[in-house]
Amino acid sequence: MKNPRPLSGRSCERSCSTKSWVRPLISNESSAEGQQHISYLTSIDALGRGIDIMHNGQKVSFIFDKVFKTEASQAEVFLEISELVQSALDGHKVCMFAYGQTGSGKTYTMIGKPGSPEEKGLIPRCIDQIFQMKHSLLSLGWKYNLKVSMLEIYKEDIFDLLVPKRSYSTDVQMASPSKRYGIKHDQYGNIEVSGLTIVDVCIENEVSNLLRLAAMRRSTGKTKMNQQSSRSHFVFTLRVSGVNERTQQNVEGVLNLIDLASSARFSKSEVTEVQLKETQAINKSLFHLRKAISSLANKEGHVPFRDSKLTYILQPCLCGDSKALMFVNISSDPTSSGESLCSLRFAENVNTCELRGRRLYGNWHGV
Ligand SMILES: Nc1ncnc2c1ncn2[C@@H]1O[C@H](COP(=O)(O)OP(=O)(O)OP(=O)(O)O)[C@@H](O)[C@H]1O
Repeated sequence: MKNPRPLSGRSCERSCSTKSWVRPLISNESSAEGQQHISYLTSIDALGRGIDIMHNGQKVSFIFDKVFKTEASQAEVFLEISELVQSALDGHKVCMFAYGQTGSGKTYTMIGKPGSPEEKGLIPRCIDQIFQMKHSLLSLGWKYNLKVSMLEIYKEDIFDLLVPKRSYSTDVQMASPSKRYGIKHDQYGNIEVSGLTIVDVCIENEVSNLLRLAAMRRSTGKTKMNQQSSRSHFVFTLRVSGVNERTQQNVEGVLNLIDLASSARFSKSEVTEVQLKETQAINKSLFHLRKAISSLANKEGHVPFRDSKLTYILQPCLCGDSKALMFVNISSDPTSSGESLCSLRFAENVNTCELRGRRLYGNWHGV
């Protein structure tokens, strides 16, 4: 019997949400006195959810499900999303992704700071929680099988991050395209990337080691705002199959955790040909993401999921009884106010989305 339902009785009710995290100033940034461009709403109904941003002398207000200030810790942020992790064990398709300009903290949110346990990001914390729940649900008769895959979408090509890279280009560290990967939707509405490595995992350490390898293999480059900028969309997928022989139930859940690449504005003279093509490809795929979200928000009959690999991969998580969370990351550096405003406007659009008649709450980590 295929019967996706809450096992714990406390699964997140919302199907989509938006959260925001403001990253603190870092090394070479400085906030001149009087240049504070971000403030937080303090009215009772917007407390902890509202943010004001000042751009070109105009103040614009936004309200999300949650706004994390600069001093928020990774543990605090994780606490807000842990119910969604439970939803994957309950048999839902869950997707969380980080959106924002370059250097705004997307990778910090999803992966965290290597070597600093307190700054572990959402992906390692999700893994810890899944394994803890797997052990505790054993006493109720549930046995879980977990499978992991990790891919990146770089210039509209899919790369398997669980196979060794073959070469380096001169400008950008990237996995070599050894083969073409096609995307198919299976009979259960899941995504299947043909030929992609899928690994059975039994203990947390196996996943952590794979995650470390994948992070090393991911395409990175240098932008004006980030010495080690991710130049690809990173998709971590955990497939969860649970069987309860006592109650004759089974569940199939999926947890997709995505660190999006960010667009960066370059003038042609500042960048190499490779960087220019890369940025154009990122901008294009983020444009398709915004277009798909906008179609959902406007309740259009046709949502153009097939227009890019990213939206096609995300389709199952943006339909039906799936749950999606968007983190919008913004920087507290006043020189980023224009980019931050664009990101917040997109997040606001996500907040108006409905999935098949249900409200889509975008949980995006970042304002
Ligand atoms: N909340 C935070 N607290 C402390 N440091 C942070 C925070 N968010 C980001 N940082 C730091 O800011 C820098 C840029 O962050 P990160 O690489 O995560 O940005 P990004 O949005 O992924 O950028 P890109 O899109 O260019 O890859 C890193 O040094 C990171 O450690």
